[in-house]
Formats: sequence, structure tokens, C-alpha cells
Amino acid sequence: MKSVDAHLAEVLATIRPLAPLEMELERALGTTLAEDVSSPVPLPPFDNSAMDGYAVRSADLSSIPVTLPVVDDVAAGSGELRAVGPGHTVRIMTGAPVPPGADAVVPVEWTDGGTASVVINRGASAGNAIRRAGEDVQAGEIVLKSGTVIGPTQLGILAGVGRRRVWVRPRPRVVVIATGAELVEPGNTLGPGQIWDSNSYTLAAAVRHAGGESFRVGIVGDDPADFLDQLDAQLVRADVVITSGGVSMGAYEPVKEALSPLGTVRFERVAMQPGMPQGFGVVGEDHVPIFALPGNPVSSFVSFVLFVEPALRKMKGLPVTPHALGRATTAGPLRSPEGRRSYLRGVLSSDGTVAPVHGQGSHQLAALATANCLIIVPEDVTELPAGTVVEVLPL
Ligand SMILES: Nc1nc2c(c(=O)[nH]1)N[C@H]1C(S)=C(S)[C@@H](COP(=O)(O)OP(=O)(O)OC[C@H]3O[C@@H](n4cnc5c(N)ncnc54)[C@H](O)[C@@H]3O)O[C@H]1N2
Ligand code: MOO
Repeated sequence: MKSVDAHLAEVLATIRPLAPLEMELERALGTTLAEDVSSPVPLPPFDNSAMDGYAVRSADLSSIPVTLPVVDDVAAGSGELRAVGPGHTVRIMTGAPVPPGADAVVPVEWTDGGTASVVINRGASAGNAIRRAGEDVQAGEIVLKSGTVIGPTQLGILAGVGRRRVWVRPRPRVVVIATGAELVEPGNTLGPGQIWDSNSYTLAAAVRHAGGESFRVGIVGDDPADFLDQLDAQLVRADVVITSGGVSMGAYEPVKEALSPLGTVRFERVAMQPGMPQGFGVVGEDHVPIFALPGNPVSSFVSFVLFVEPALRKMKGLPVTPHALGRATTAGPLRSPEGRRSYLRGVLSSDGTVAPVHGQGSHQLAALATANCLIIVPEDVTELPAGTVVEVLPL
């Protein structure tokens, strides 16, 4: 059997980072910056007031209280500024440019709030409540480097330096196709032998969680020709395709039957539990990568975590580092099949112990939903007593 590590290495050798494209800022959340972005101007662009109050010459406040005539009013956005001469003051609002002559701002709370003249009850030294031009960013300074994932605050600084469009590697577009004649869309009534399709929901959500854009395609039955038709129709909008089901040894395995003859998708047994049957390769003229994941709900999810998530990172242009594993002490005994690496579903507690959830079958989706980690049991280990230190992969 092929090792988990060898399978991941083969997947990553096929996957390429998506080509950068120029995108409207509004759409750029979750994408990866593909250029260094600098500011064309200093930020703030001009000295401005940090408070609502009065712009003064600090030397005029040498004896307190002092009454000064108010010669102007400057709101944020004011373009025309009258200089503050000796013995004068100008009423100023937060964010408004500091007029020439003034070297300090006195907050309104330290005054009687007058509009024609004002009584100032407290002194202020030069620079008080003034935000200097360039204090945040110098003109020409790089504010975000290529390779940064754009979150809300990164989007904010891009707007803050005046960008409308940016070069990014987009979020991978992932088409998710569930296969199986027994599957019914949730919300519909189950007939005999039927179950609700959960995999396409889990996988599409996992894609979004990992920073991709997912398209859940309606259920495909057990006919390989129908599957190929659906796949063909979807390829135009796919950077990657994920299918679930139809890859093992049964009489009706549409994914395997449809893709095997192409010669570009390999179906193999990977030495893991769950998730042993795996298909991976490329399809269509554009060689779109396709993950043909096993149908058991826990198997398809674990396969996503181990193989698809790193592939999406690579497509986004991010470094693919090995999964960050933690260590924990087992709260109960564990079992694992000989020769396969187990990813048991567990609950990791803050005291550093990890307990396997009740229900370790590959079909036990409810048990999976209670887990917060995968407990890794190496290939050569079949039993572990309680109290053993194990590696865990947080979910
Ligand atoms: N004779 C053998 N039988 C099986 C083997 C084997 O090596 N020899 N491998 C087993 C393992 S391990 C797995 S994993 C599964 C993989 O099966 P398939 O990928 O072909 O998936 P299906 O047969 O279509 O479905 C398996 C199971 O999962 C349920 N399922 C499928 N799709 C969904 C969905 N979208 N939502 C919810 N549940 C789904 C399906 O009803 C089946 O119960 O094969 C074993 N058999
Ligand atoms: O390898 Mo299967 O994935 O046990 O359920």
C-alpha cells in the first residue's frame, strides 16, 4: 500500500499555484496578495488633530486660565486653512488639518467650549493631540508584502493607501460532486435504502473554511456516463474537483469506472484508516486536478484534511508546511489496524489528555461532529494503552 506521505507528495507535485489576476478590492477577501503594495502618500497625509478642541500656539498657554479669540473653525475635510497667529486660536475637529502657526491642540473638555472666544483652563505642550503626517506609513513604504492573505484589516489598509484593484492569487474554485444512487438532497423524504447526502455539504464547507470557493453540484447516481457529463459541464468553472463515493471495489463505482480509462487519474490504496481508497489525477484539456475521495463520510472528511487542504494552500500561493501536530496523553486504550496509519476521532481537553470519541466507524458522522482532533496512531502500532503520549491533529 502507498504511504500517506507518498500520496501527499504526489498530490503536491501535481498542484500548481493559481495564476495571479487583478481583482476589485471588494472581491479580494481571502485571496493571496501577488504584489508588494506601497503607499503613494504618507499616512496620515497631513498633520491633523486627534481630538475635537482648539488649535493653539502652546506658548500662548504659559499662564492658565487664558482667554483667546476664536478666529476660524476647521472641520475634517477642510482644504482652506487660516493661520493661527500669536494670541489666537482656531476651533478644530478630530481629523481636521492643523492650521499653520498652531503647534498643539487643546481638547474641548479643557475649555469652556466658546465659539467667539474660549477660556482654556489647562496648558498643553507642543505636539499635544496632533497626529503627524507619515506617523503610520511613509510615502513609498511597503504596507503589505506579496504572499499575504487578505483578511478584513489587510483589505482596509489596501483601501487606506487608495487601491481600487490589486493583483492576487484568487481563492481556488472547487467543484464538489457527490455520487451514489442512494443519495437524496436533505429536505426531501427518504425512500427505502436512501440516505441524505451529507458529504457534499461537509466538503463544500471545508473548502470555504480553507479559503476556497465551493460549488456544490447536484447528486450524480451510479451511471459513469452521467458522472462524466456532469464533470464535463463543471470543468469550465473548476480549479479543482472533489468527488465523493464510487471509488472502492463494488459493482457500481461510477467515479472509478468513468475516470480509470482516461489514464490520468490513479486509484490506489493508501495505508490509512479511514480513507484507504483514494483517486487522484487530472482531467480535461486544462488538466484540472481531481480528488476522488471515498464515500464514507468520515473517510472523505479525513482525506480532505490530509490531502485537499494542503493542495488548496499551494494553489493560493501559500507555503505548504506539514500539519502542525500537538501532543496529548490518551485517556483510554486505542486500537489501529496493522500497517495503516489511523486518524482516530478524539476530544482534546485543556488538561492535555485526549479521549477517542465513542463510534470510530468510517460511517459515524455524528461521532465525527463531536471530535475536535484526529489522534494519529502510526502504521506499526496496533494497540496503545491509556496514558500513552500520542500526536494529535487539531480540527
Ligand atoms: N470489498 C471492499 N469493500 C470496500 C472496501 C474494500 O477495500 N473492499 N473499502 C471500504 C472503504 S475503506 C471505504 S472508505 C468505502 C469507500 O467506498 P466508495 O468510495 O466506493 O463509496 P460508496 O460505496 O459510494 O459509499 C460508501 C459509504 O458512504 C456512504 N456515502 C457515500 N456518499 C455519501 C454522501 N454524499 N453522503 C453521505 N454518505 C455517503 C454510502 O452510502 C456508503 O455507505 O468502501 C468500503 N468498501
Ligand atoms: O478506509 Mo475506509 O475510508 O475505512 O472507511
